[in-house]
Amino acid sequence: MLTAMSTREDKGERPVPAGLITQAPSEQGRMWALRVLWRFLARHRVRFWLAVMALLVAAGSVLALGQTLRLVVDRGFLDDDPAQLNLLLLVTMGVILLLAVASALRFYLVSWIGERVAADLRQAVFDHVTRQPPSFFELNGVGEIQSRLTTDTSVLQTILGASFSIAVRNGLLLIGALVLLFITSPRLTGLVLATLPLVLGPVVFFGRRVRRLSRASQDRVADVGSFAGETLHGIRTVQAFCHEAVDRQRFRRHVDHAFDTAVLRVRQRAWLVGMALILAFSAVGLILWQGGHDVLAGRMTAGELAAFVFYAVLAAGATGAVSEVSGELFRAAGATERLTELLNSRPQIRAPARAQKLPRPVRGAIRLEEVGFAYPGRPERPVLSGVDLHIEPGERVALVGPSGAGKSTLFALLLRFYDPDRGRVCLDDIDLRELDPADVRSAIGLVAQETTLFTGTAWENIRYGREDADDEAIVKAAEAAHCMSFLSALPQGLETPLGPGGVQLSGGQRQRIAIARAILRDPALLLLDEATSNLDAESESRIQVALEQLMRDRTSLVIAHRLATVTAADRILVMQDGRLQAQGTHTELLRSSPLYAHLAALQFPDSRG
Ligand SMILES: Nc1ncnc2c1ncn2[C@@H]1O[C@H](COP(=O)(O)OP(=O)(O)OP(=O)(O)O)[C@@H](O)[C@H]1O
Repeated sequence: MLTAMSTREDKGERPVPAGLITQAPSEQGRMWALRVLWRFLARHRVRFWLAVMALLVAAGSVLALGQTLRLVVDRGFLDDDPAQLNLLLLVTMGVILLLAVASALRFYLVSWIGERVAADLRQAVFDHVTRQPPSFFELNGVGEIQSRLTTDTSVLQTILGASFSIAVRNGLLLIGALVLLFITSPRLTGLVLATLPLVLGPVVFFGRRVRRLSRASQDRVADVGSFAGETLHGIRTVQAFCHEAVDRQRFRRHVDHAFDTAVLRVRQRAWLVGMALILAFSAVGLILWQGGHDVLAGRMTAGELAAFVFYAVLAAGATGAVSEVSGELFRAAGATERLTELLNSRPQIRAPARAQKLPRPVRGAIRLEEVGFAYPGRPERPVLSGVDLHIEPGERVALVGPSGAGKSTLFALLLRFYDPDRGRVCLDDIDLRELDPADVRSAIGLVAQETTLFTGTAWENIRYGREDADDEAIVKAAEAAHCMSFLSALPQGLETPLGPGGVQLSGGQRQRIAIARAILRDPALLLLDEATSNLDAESESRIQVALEQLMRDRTSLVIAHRLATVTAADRILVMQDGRLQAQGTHTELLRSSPLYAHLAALQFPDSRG
């Protein structure tokens, strides 16, 4: 569940940024969790009810065994009737056969539902989180989200596929056994019922504790996963700084913390199981003692006592089993709660109810009016303030400024990864907030400084720019981005797998793939963050040619690190501390803006004059 800002503010605590999923269980969260779980179960209604039927038949046949036992004792043994005995034993065998078939069917159906619901949940959570804006991942941590997606769904998978069925089966047996106990001997049953609160009390008490600790335990396991993920992801940095020992130590602390929390949970569960068993079997002992006296006094038959003991043991066993798995069920509740928190988080950036459509073809006119923005993670620190900007369709604009000036942030706002806190960002005179983010992004081509490639072939990675592109268009884009020189040298050309994250390519090659993607996309607006370090002189000049081609006939906004880009731009914007300091051409700015002259001298040493 998302925590509303106001509730925390009322208590005078630091406000929780919108988009942050909670780390603590709540009553409301539990209700949501159950509702969501039911929604997923209801999708497989037919199998669910079949499983319930199989469960009923299986439980019914176990209960029927008690009756056949009574008849075997009273009619077969005590009446001394071999024919009856044969018949009754045959009936018993029939009941056992029914029990076996129904149990097998129940096992299959329940396990199927467990696996399916876990798979559906995984898919739903993944679908949902991919709709979240970047701020969601910054606030919650990718590791945490990943852990919920994998670990918590696995917990649910095992529990729904096993423990849940154990609980329901034994619950049914318990009810059935109690009813039959009552029919067999109301007096003795009164005694059983009197002892029941004694058994259920501790179960509820320890169950609550187990649930709370289960949730804490899962959170700690998520921390372990998150830390490991981050360390392994940055393994080169870790090893280059000889940081392994420190990280191992930190990992151990996370693991130990998770272990300690798990032990607390296990301890409570041990109490839960022990108490339930002692209490349940003491009750059976009490009944045997009382029942034995009843048979001796002629108040009940031996068959009835046999059946009664059978049901009493069944009831005690069922109570034990329910209490044993109830801890597991509470774990499932914890896991579902963590998953529903993800599923219920509303994306901060989404299409309005009645989104406008960008008129096609998109012209690529950009307008920023008095834009102010701070990142959700650091709301107190403005990153852009009072930015006013008009860019004409087809204009080529270079963006320069010291590190941290807000250049990439401007790109993030244009891509509508975030909404501005003040002012408006418009594309073709429509406020981005009135558009579907997907509509906006489909008109934009992004070439980021750090290229992200995905596991797959060069072919697949270029197609990423436009999934419906045909083969010819892909080859053309690869040629235009000067990728063919290195791609054709690979063993299988474009079909060569590039390794996870495209590790088998150099930084410059990766960037050319990114340019090919953007060429293939053929966007109305190009956002280009020039790489500074990835290129040697030759690839730089090749890329320059590729970029020239890419920027033709479209609005382009380039975070410039190269003199060639700056001089070729129609206009240069100089940014500092989140403000637009100056704008003009290279020569104009060298004269008018001391900041630009300073930057130019540092970044483009050959630019003087
Ligand atoms: N996700 C974030 N959360 C909080 N603050 C951020 C985030 N991303 C960037 N910032 C802050 O916003 C400011 C502007 O960052 P931005 O990346 O836009 O700068 P930049 O001009 O592109 O710098 P560079 O040239 O070094 O890439 C920086 O001070 C940075 O610390």
